[in-house]
Amino acid sequence: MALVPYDEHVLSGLKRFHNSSTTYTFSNHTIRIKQDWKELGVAAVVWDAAVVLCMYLEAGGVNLQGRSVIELGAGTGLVGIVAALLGAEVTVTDRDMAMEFLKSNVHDNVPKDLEHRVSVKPLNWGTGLQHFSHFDVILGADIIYLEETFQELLETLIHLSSEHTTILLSCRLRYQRDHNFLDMMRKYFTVDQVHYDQKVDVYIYKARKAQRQEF
Ligand SMILES: C[S@@+](CC[C@H](N)C(=O)[O-])C[C@H]1O[C@@H](n2cnc3c(N)ncnc32)[C@H](O)[C@@H]1O
Repeated sequence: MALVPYDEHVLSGLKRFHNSSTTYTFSNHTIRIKQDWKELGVAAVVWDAAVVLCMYLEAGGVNLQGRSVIELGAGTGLVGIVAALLGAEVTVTDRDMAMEFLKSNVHDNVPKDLEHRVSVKPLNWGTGLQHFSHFDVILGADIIYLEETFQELLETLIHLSSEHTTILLSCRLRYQRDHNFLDMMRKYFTVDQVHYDQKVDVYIYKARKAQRQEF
């Protein structure tokens, strides 16, 4: 599977993130995220979509207090960390290869007294889904980008959601295939744009499982 599906101009901008760190303030906490482009590629960089989703969550875009939340394709884990700071019980997930880096960022940034709210687990889309049940909220930042994963990602969203689940996907729509994924989702979910950050060209879509649908 292609690890890096972006154009060269996107990639050249990312190479500066080798062995660096970046700092954010959310929910009155300073969050320092390690980035390492060379080691892990796209999973070890904070993408604009993650920052925009964190701002949306902090602004109260969805109630997270006491809710069960899963983050898919978490990368550095910024979104999951912020969700925990905002009161959620969070399962932060990504591919096996991203686990060590993800765990390290989560461990460095979740205060000790909130550690019980966060677990980090491998979840390769479409695989081992029987180990996961429904969540109140599903979060994903910049996870719509690999066409060969679209079917598995859709299957994962269907498996993890009930009719009461809120899905928030933040993304930059770079290619027609990204729009195609949203159309694939519309067969099973109602999908609405709830936010657009013009400065960084990132959309947030909210999805809910359509009622009376056979899966
Ligand atoms: C562009 S990065 C976004 C990372 C992070 N959400 C952010 O916005 O900063 C895409 C993420 O999706 C993950 N990913 C790609 N294919 C995956 C798959 N089949 N199963 C699980 N995660 C996957 C990558 O490992 C990576 O962390």
